[in-house]
Amino acid sequence: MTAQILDGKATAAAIKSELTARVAALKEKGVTPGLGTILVGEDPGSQKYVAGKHRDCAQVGIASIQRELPATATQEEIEAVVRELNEDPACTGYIVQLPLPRGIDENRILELMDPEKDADGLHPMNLGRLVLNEPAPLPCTPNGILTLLRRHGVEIKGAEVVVVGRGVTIGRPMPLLLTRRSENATVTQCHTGTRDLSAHLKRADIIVAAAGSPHLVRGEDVKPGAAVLDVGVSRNAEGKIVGDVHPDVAEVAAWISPNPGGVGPMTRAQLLVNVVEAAERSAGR
Ligand SMILES: Nc1nc2c(c(=O)[nH]1)N[C@@H](CN(C=O)c1ccc(C(=O)N[C@@H](CCC(=O)O)C(=O)O)cc1)CN2
Repeated sequence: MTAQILDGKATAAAIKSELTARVAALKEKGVTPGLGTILVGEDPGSQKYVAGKHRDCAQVGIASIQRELPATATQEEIEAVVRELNEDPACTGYIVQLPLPRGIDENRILELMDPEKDADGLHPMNLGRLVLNEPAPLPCTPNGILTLLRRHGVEIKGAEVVVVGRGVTIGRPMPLLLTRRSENATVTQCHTGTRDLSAHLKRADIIVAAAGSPHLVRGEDVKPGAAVLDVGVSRNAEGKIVGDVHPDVAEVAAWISPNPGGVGPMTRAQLLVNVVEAAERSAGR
């Protein structure tokens, strides 16, 4: 079997074209959605992701507000920019690009954000709303993964899903989304403390590999016919992305997300969805 591709690039392009019409409708009502980004430091990966987010905004008609601080910025300096975007009426939603430099209290920064402007769905209030099954902006990568699966017709209901990783942006929220009644998946969360990862992976209908460990998931660990999402981003000596999924998985799985070109573009597309939804809510108020 050679796996079919979960094409994030094409799916994100379709979502962006749908959003373009929604943004135009908002503008007719006098509302221009605006995405703010706060980037601290000079990490090339983060710079690239933020630049991509603003390119996407330009494509769909969302205004861009960019704030950049040096790696030496203090907690207080970053918090001042958060307060500024909380107050800026042109900014309907914003994100703080993660990770923040060592020594900065990331949770405190996230808590300081206006939860109504939290375009990443990572504010504790919004994560709490997700736990309580209340409407909230959804974390972009987990929601992007669900959208990618749905739009390719991969059955989520009743599926055994293994999530590898427990980070704030993907691993922690992913099971919360998958176990909602609308998804009804059964989830096992694995991490560096899991005793026999291979045994869990072999039972999975869907694998979300978000450990940041190059080629952690191998063909021999995967059930034939499974869907495998590669979320890991490590870099080799030439700076090329190496995912968490070994290429030989494509011989066993029914579906595989390429990396790059899979989950990354979907993360960016879901961010735009959150910004547009926030603007639509404010237009309705
Ligand atoms: N505030 C946040 N910070 C971070 C998040 C997040 O969701 N919110 N997730 C990641 C990084 N990320 C978004 O910010 C992100 C990662 C990857 C891509 C992407 O489009 N990747 C391309 C490849 C790009 C390359 O060549 O390097 C792809 O997969 O095709 C977009 C966004 C951590 N921080």
